[in-house]
Amino acid sequence: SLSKEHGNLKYSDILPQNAEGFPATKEFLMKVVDILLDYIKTQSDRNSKVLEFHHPNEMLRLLDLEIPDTGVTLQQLLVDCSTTLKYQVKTGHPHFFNQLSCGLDLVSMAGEWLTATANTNMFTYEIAPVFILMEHVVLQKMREIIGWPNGAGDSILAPGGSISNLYAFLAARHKMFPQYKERGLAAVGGQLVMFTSDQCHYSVRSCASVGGLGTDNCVMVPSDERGRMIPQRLEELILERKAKGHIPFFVNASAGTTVIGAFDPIQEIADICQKYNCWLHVDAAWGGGLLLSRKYRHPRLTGIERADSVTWNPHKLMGALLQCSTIHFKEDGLLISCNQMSAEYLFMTDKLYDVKYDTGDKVIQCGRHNDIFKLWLQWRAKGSEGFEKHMDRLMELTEYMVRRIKQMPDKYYLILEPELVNCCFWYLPTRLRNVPHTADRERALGEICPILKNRMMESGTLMVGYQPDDRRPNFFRNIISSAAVTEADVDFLLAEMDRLGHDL
Ligand SMILES: O=C(O)c1cc(=O)cc(C(=O)O)o1
Repeated sequence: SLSKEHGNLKYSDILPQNAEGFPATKEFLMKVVDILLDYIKTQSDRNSKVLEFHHPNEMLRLLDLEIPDTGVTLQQLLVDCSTTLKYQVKTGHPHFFNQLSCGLDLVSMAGEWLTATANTNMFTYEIAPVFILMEHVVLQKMREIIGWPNGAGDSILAPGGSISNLYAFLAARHKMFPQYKERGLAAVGGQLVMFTSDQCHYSVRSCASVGGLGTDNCVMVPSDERGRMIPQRLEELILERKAKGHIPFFVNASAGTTVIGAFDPIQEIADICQKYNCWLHVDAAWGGGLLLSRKYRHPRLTGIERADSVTWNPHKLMGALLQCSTIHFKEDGLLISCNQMSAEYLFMTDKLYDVKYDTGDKVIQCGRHNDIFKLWLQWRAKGSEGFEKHMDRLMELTEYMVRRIKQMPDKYYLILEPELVNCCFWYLPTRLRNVPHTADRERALGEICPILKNRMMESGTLMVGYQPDDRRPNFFRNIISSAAVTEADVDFLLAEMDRLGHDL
């Protein structure tokens, strides 16, 4: 806690209100850092809990979230910080496998601390010169890695993969119908239709509703038993829509689907897009990290350089802190011509520097958070080699988990061989072992998922996600995307699920 002389101070006693307040400011901030360091230390301790679960009403009672008329003391603020983290789910804990984004990269976090302190907007070079240039360098590097010569093209960071996918949709429509910007639907003169696999991220479908096509005109292309889009079905469906006078203009290929981690066959899909003059977008929000691995990039991402646009989220496999999503375009100039509104109070063209570095007019957002420094600093720390090692390690740990599951066929049923770090399986409680794997058993196994998940959260020792998909009842989907995870943690996961669930 704060020293006696500072404990009862209030926010008005520290900078910036009190110009003499640096000593108190420093002590307060250092105490906050101590709280953060304690949290980091605890969550890296495997004997600590991943979470202390409480239902919302109970949680409200445990917390004091009341908004006061009179501000509280600095000491109370420190208590508030500690209480907040006490009940937060430790997403950096080695036994947190629940989302695509797991883990806490500490260099990226340091970057986020600096980002917060710099507290700037990313719409102009004028107020974010260093960060804008970092975006320039990092995004060009990512376009080179995608496979566009010398990193040609253009990119921007967006607030998540869903918005990145939407920017691709908007640019694709603008490319085909530049008049749409001014004249709207009248400029199209027909029903636009887009195509994606039935395994795609739901944000692709939402492009159809947000973008005015209507989800009826977002055709869900069937996928095979591995969850990959079937190219022949794509072509059939394009022809079917053309026969109705519709205008196919956009195809999304998923590179790493959310649930099972499947990769659509980009090459064949690109051939079809070429044949029917459709924009090819690759949603590699999840699988894009494998572009950094010589061992795993091919065949999963072969042909990605043929895409017109690529979504790639460093906050997923690369472990940059949330959020960090990038959208890349092969053709430079499209983004700005699509979204530019030339607001003269921000994007003055008579500035004394090259205004091409002003990014605000490229997007529909205006204000844009600085999501680049935490990635740039992390990349400086790891080097591309370090990222490659990270990708290979995550894939190897997943392969290890598959091997261990296959060694326990009485306890675990592997649903399919992973192509990414999504390991999908059913846990078999004692009563459901050694019985034929029928639809009835699948239903029974699906029913225990929420109960077993609840036991995990009540015990606080583990978090593994579950969900149904379009062809199965609930099943567990384990994600290894945290640099903290080791083989021992995989062994713990498999033993703990059995400890918690054997009698279900
Ligand atoms: O960025 C993430 O962690 C993320 C994004 C999703 O859309 C879905 C999921 C998920 O299903 O875990 O995670």
